[in-house]
Amino acid sequence: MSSEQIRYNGRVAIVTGAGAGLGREYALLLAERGAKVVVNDLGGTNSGEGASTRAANLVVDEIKLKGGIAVADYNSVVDGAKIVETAINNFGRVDIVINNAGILRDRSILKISEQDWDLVHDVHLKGSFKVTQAAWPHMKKQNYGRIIMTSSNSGMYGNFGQANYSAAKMGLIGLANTVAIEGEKYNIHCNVIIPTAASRLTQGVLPDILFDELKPQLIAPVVAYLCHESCEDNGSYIESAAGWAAKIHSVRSKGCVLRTSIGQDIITPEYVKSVWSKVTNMKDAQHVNSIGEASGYLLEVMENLKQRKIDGFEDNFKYSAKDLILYALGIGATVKNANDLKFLYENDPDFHAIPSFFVLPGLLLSLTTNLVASGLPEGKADLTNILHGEQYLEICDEVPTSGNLTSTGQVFDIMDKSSGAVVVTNTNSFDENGRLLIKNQSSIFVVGAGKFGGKKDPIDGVIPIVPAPKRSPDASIRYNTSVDQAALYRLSGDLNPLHIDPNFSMMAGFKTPILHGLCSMGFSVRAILAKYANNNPSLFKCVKVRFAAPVIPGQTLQIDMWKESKRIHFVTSVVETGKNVITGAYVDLKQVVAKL
Ligand SMILES: CCCCCCC[C@@H](O)CC(=O)SCCNC(=O)CCNC(=O)[C@H](O)C(C)(C)COP(=O)(O)OP(=O)(O)OC[C@H]1O[C@@H](n2cnc3c(N)ncnc32)[C@H](O)[C@@H]1OP(=O)(O)O
Repeated sequence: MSSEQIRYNGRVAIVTGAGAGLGREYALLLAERGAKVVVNDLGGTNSGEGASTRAANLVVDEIKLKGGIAVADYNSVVDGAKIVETAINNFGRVDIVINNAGILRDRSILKISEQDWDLVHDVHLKGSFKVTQAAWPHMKKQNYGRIIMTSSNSGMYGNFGQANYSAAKMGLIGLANTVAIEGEKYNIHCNVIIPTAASRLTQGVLPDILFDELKPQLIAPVVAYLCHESCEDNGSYIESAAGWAAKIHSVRSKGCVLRTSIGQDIITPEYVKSVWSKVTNMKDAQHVNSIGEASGYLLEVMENLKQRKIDGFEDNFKYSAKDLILYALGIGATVKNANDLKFLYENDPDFHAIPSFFVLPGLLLSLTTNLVASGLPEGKADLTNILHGEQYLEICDEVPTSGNLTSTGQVFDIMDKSSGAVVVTNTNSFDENGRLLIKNQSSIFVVGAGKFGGKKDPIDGVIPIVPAPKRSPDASIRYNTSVDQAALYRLSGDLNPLHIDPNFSMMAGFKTPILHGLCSMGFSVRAILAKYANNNPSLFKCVKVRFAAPVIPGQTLQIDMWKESKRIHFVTSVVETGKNVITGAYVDLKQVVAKL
């Protein structure tokens, strides 16, 4: 406990409405501790009628009787300059202003007359402004001032029958906010007290048991401290009652970005409705300290929109030779083909990953985090309604045969396709030196999540599918998949039960488990490398596919290919049904090595 007594020697304080209740307690306490006090009170009724010198005089007498120094002032706070004049004429300065005067004219909204409104605003809001403004030049000149505005829980939370009073009391918080900012450089502090006290304003409003404990003298020390030179608060709202005090501040929810790029300038009310629970979710709400901070965050939102970053996710992806081999087996590489040994045997002098292996860091990031769901209006997605729609993979730099990659992912676009929502995610994977090695873009089709009022078309940067040329294919390769294909492929990391669990696949609307889309894509990439790159994975640049229909493990895949310079277009179909399962697809090679 500090041993130094808090004193106000040499300080001059104005307390408005000091004839009774809280104002009287403030005046008595400050005077007792050495301040010279202007005891202002118009002496009217609690609804603002009449005037009398009695109330102020009684308090001044009480102060003088205890050896303090005080002078009475009977002006209305609306004549703030006159009150300040009283201080200057009698004591030569003004250091403290406690704007405390108030009246009530309670009526429900329909019955409030304009006079009820104006009078309440005049006394509370305009009065506080007038006294503060008149004191300002003196405080500024002496480079010191302490101002208190009196607000109320009726303003903070509303109170039936007090619309005029609530509005004025909230107005005082706004007034204090700006006075605090303008006064900062002159050492003029302005804080808000939100008292609940037994006074003539609250008698009859509060229950008796509470009323009896709400002694104004229990709040006075809190206000006195706020008025002391040692108090560093400026712009604080302090609530106090019944021997308790607390700071209040407003918070803002994390909010929700309503568009996916800076170029999108149409937002529908339907979309707003669909994301309303995100807009109003207060879980990660934060206090905003200033208008600068408030708009600073908006700038951050703009910057993220420019870079098309909505929410960021991060994950590590550690892999070894064993993972490359398991993946290669999962997409049909076989020792029966001598050319495949370099994908299956770690001691092969040319041991390599099949490049499509590197879809895994992006995919696993999506599977292990909330990435896809975070893009959806409802913020929810579960594996029973998720299908892999499209995939783009680009190898940006040489990728080693083992490593520990860091992947960062963001939702890049969201489309409303009516039958479903398409969430497009971008994932970049970096090595331990921060070198960007891999880019993935996945479009996830969330069946049944459409019709949320979102846009239909993709933004720039969503990599489009490209239809195959109209002519007959330049080459075709067939691969059998095994009935255990999904059971084997899933060991590479995508453990989605859709691919193995008959009950689960039924729930998702499939008669039997379906093959991973990326497994069919892996088969297709193998075919193109075999046909156009002499099985040399280093020639691979990128692949883009659309998964147009599901494949059942055990079906035969036919990959039809068209060579257009270094781009190999392809369509993959199921031989048994004749159905196209991968469409609009291509692989870009650094160089084509093929004899046609
Ligand atoms: C949370 C973690 C993330 C998980 C990642 C993935 C994990 C994996 O385990 C999951 C998988 O591997 S699932 C297996 C692979 N995928 C598939 O089998 C899906 C096959 N595709 C389909 O069934 C339909 O195309 C279907 C159902 C997708 C769409 O068919 P329809 O509803 O009939 O749509 P349609 O009427 O043809 O077209 C409507 C609009 O949607 C666009 N579109 C169609 N297919 C798309 C697709 N595959 N991807 C993206 N967009 C697609 C159409 O262009 C059309 O758009 P518009 O109206 O603007 O023209």
